[in-house]
Amino acid sequence: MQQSLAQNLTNVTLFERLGGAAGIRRIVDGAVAAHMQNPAIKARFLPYEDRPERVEEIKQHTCDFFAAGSGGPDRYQGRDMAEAHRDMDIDAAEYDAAADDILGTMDSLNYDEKTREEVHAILRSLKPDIVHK
Ligand code: HEM
Repeated sequence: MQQSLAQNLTNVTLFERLGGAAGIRRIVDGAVAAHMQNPAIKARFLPYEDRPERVEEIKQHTCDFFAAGSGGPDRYQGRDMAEAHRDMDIDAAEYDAAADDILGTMDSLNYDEKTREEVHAILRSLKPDIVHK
């Protein structure tokens, strides 16, 4: 049975609306570049500047994480978010700065409001695992 256009649009996964693996990669590249410039968190990321192979691995894990969490085919093989961030003592202001970088990157790449809000909701759901209590 043929679906209406409205039904088709509702059925499009977040992964597809992010532009698939290539779209997610653009967001991750833009967000990491923004983190490197963001006074609130750049000290966390600058030590990785001389470790391009580790940066690539973290970016790949982050791409897979978002793909797996948005309906894409990829499997995430990095550590879970609590384990990856546990020893960093990240506070709420740093978390907000990182989330702003991701959403700001999506804004500059012209993602629509609904897609950005869905990513924001996913980020909010991860906050308790990332912020040190
Ligand atoms: C906003 C939500 C966040 C998400 C979705 C996220 C996601 C990730 C992922 C998927 C990894 C890779 C883990 C692995 O390779 O095993 C990672 C690593 C990392 N994250 Fe986050 N992160 C977030 C927030 C933050 C914040 C707020 C900071 C610091 C201000 C931060 C700093 C780091 C650092 C430094 C690493 C590398 C750790 C290492 O080398 O072992 N992250 N993050």
